Amino acid sequence: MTSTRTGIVESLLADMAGAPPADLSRLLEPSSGRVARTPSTVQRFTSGLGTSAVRVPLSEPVPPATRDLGTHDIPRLTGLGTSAVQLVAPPVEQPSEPSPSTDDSMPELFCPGPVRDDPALGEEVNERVVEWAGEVGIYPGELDHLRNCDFGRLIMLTHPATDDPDRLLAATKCVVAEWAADDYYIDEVDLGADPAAAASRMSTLNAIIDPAGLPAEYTPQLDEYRTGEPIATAFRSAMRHLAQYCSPTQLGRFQHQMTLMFTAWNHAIEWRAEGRMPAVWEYLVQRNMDSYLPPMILIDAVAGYELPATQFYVPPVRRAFTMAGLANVLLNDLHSAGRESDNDVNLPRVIALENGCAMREAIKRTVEIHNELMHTFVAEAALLSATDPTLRRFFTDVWAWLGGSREWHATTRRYHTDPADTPT
Ligand SMILES: CC(C)=CCC/C(C)=C(\C)COP(=O)(O)OP(=O)(O)O
Repeated sequence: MTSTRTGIVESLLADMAGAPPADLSRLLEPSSGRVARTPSTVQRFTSGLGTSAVRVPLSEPVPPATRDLGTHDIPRLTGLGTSAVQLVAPPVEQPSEPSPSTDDSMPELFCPGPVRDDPALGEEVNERVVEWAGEVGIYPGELDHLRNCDFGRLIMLTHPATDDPDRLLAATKCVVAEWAADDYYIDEVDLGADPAAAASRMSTLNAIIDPAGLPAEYTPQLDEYRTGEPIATAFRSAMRHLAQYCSPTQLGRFQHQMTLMFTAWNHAIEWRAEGRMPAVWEYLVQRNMDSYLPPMILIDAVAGYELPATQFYVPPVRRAFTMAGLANVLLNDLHSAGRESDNDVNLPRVIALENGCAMREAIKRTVEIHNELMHTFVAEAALLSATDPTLRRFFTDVWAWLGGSREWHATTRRYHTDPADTPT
């Protein structure tokens, strides 16, 4: 790691000058129930710096030259005019943009800032989650470090739809349990992470997150594991709290997403075991499942409503949501590129190896990839939002989550060890 690299990454996240608005609903048409025929609000929004990649999808016939994602129909969406809706990817070619290879400037991050920043609320949730961590026994001897990570602030920033500290706490407990699994099973050898034990640890933990019903003779052993392994105890406790605010379907989604994340963690462990770096596309496939979706999947539950499964699982909705989760975890990768060693696997590092380029160039390409995903998310979310008010609310809340996460990444002491390094 070099201080130059850290400086590039920190200013990328902190520089909000060209950031798009934090409130997605400001960018969308008034809820007419129809997809805009003219590229009005989204186009205004997309006229800022670095936004020329966005093409506003129309409900009119798709020109043959336009790259087509398969023109997904949106079955089961019941909003007005949905039968005409097709999703069209932004064209790949950007004739008006300088080619990436000839322009040395660093693009700005296409990501909003937070909708709400209430430090007192964040601190209250953070203090309560640190107390809870002590009770369930995670981060033993590391509670000050946990406090400094400020996960309560992350959840306060990412869920502006509620200021109920208990709802925020339920989501914070989940994210802290996830990070504990990541730190203690995967990343931190000093804390006991062991590649040889990781797969069995994750699948056993999964039996707590999505409770396994074992034959009677073996149930006590599973119970013993649940009460004796602090991370398992933490998940059990967190999910009981979460269940107060979730429908069974919302809880089921969370369980599914956790299993996907564990699958992806096994994928990454294989790279370490084999000492190989993946190709860029393989890395992105893995990160697609190891994305920010486990915390993001609670967005509607924390806010107090439910995007019904008949909408949540419609492929274009899942696609847009998943793309947002992938884009946002690349912010985490940018931090990793700034602070982790050159042996760690993150997108800039994978790009640098595959393209044979310097780290600065690889960071730039990572920003471009992040921005492309975000532009596509906005274009597709705009279209989908026009079909249904609940989808519109959901995507507005997703956009707010992305902005809150950016702010947390730019300021948390998890990634800025000395407060003096934290950008103000
Ligand atoms: C742990 C968690 C909240 C999962 C969702 C997103 C995710 C997989 C991470 C943020 C973990 O990525 P990484 O291991 O690179 O995170 P750290 O840099 O160690 O915080």
